[in-house]
Amino acid sequence: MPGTTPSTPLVIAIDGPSGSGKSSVSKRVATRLGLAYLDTGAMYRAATWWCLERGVPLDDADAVAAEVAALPLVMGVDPQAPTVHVGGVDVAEAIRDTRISTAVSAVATNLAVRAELVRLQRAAIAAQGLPDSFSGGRGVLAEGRDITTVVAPDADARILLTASEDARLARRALDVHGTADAAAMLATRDQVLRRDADDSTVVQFHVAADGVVTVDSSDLDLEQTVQAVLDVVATVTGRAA
Ligand SMILES: Nc1ncnc2c1ncn2[C@@H]1O[C@H](COP(=O)(O)OP(=O)(O)OP(=O)(O)O)[C@@H](O)[C@H]1O
Ligand SMILES: Nc1ccn([C@H]2C[C@H](O)[C@@H](COP(=O)(O)O)O2)c(=O)n1
Repeated sequence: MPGTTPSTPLVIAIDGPSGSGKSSVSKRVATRLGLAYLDTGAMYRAATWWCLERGVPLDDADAVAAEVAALPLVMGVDPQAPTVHVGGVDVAEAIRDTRISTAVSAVATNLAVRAELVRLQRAAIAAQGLPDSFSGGRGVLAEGRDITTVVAPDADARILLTASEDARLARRALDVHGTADAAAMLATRDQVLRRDADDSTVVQFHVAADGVVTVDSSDLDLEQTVQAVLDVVATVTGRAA
């Protein structure tokens, strides 16, 4: 944690495709800077879990939007122990299940759902500027697909974290199957490439928007990527870990 509390809260926005390393890198960067951590992908996953739990067909856009408008979601923003509760149920593990990964794009491409979750995300980001927040007013790092462009286009640092298709497939295959051989990478294509293709129909996260700095992690290990992101933050904000 940094020794002193800066006078103005810092907002860092990180976007990128599936498997680029957003969550792993963001948690470490937020920890090093003493910031809260908002995993917006987890919010779309939690909304999907809730709709499935309530028996709402995901292709019924109006019914899904109505459920999400009343989503009883509580996000814990400690980067070292982030939590996700829906209706008092701890869903942190359940939302990582392949069942949710397969279904989540149907919810994330619902424009009424996006409007509601963007509203919640902006409120969560604003709250971390308050002295009695998790971060003690130091600020927040939010990661997802549209943070640099839609949710927080005025963030102090905006970063697009990318990696080659092969690197992303291999990383996810290792996570899910414990190996990155050809069969495992093939089995992972739906969770990574099909999902990105579906999500890309409503939000752009493959090319950096104006003012957004690209960090390509294809040839970097996790710690090198964390350092590269911290370097960008220090360069554009003057705040160092
Ligand atoms: N630079 C890196 N080098 C090697 N492995 C990495 C690197 N960055 C992340 N990883 C690993 O890749 C896997 C996927 O990373 P992570 O879940 O953070 O990606 P993500 O962008 O948040 O994906 P998604 O959007 O699908 O949730 C993790 O196991 C992580 O440890
Ligand atoms: N800001 C965001 C964050 C996430 N999504 C969508 C895209 C993904 O399919 C899904 C889950 O995200 P993940 O946990 O894999 O990062 O949510 C989005 O559309 N906008």
